[in-house]
Amino acid sequence: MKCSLLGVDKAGLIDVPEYKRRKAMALSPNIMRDASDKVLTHGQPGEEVSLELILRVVADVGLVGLPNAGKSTLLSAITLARPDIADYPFTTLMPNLGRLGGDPALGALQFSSEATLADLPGLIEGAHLGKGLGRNFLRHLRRTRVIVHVVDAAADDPVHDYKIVREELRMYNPQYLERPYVVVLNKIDLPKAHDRLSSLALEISSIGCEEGHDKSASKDDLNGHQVSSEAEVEGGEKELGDYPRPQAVVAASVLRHIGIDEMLKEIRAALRKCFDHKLPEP
Ligand SMILES: Nc1nc2c(ncn2[C@@H]2O[C@H](COP(=O)(O)OP(=O)(O)OP(=O)(O)O)[C@@H](O)[C@H]2O)c(=O)[nH]1
Ligand SMILES: [Mg+2]
Repeated sequence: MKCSLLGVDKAGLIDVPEYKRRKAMALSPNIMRDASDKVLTHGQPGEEVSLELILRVVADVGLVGLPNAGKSTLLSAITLARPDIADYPFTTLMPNLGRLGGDPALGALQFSSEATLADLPGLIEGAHLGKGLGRNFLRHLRRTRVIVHVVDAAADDPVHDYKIVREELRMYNPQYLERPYVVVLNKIDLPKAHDRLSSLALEISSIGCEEGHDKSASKDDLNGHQVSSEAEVEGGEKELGDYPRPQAVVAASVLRHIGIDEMLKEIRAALRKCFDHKLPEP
């Protein structure tokens, strides 16, 4: 049997010997069939595109708070994550993720109560306008179900600090304030925090309205899947007091491992509450 090698010409068309080319049959402008029944296709010019990919972490729980409140310490206290921790603001520059083990009290079902936590960089007043590390990482809260506010209870004015963070969330995306949340009053090992704990807890737990009073939050909003990007730039008309109160306010020292069990109990309760809502299709 006679056999010849076929090359590829510059146009990308397989180089069919002249005697065969005459018999080549055009099936369409780009496709032809040669005498030996091979289908030849004209190459097309390639395309070039520039893509900007935006990372958005997917976590069940988002940890928020002012710089130095102890968010990363909290993550390292309850998960195997080992984020950088230091006594200066903006130690965390990118979100850290950690996996919270399931509730051992559930026995064989404990794995169904596992959750992923995201420790976000510290927020400061004006973050939604780009101050501090800006608003970029606030998008990571989009897919969270529960928000945990970490407040330094030994700071000069913890209630003011707490309101600043709530306000920043509201200005970025008011839907974030509709989600169940737990406030952790951290650093209670310090005398300054310990002495004012009850009044602080009382004051923070009374900021907000009874759940169910708000008509604008849909179930989809709670799960964070249907929030429009427009919502992220609208501040909304409501004030902090018009959004739901915290699910719980717990005192802890995440550094000294004080109050961890109670804190976990409340975070898990808030997560369970979300799972009661039907998830939208992905
Ligand atoms: N006394 C005391 N110090 C704590 C506690 N939790 C955290 N700290 C300290 O507070 C400082 C800040 O802790 P981080 O966990 O880095 O705080 P952060 O909120 O992640 O800070 P940013 O990443 O800057 O937003 C560190 O020096 C911690 O050791 C606590 O329960 N008690
Ligand atoms: Mg940190």
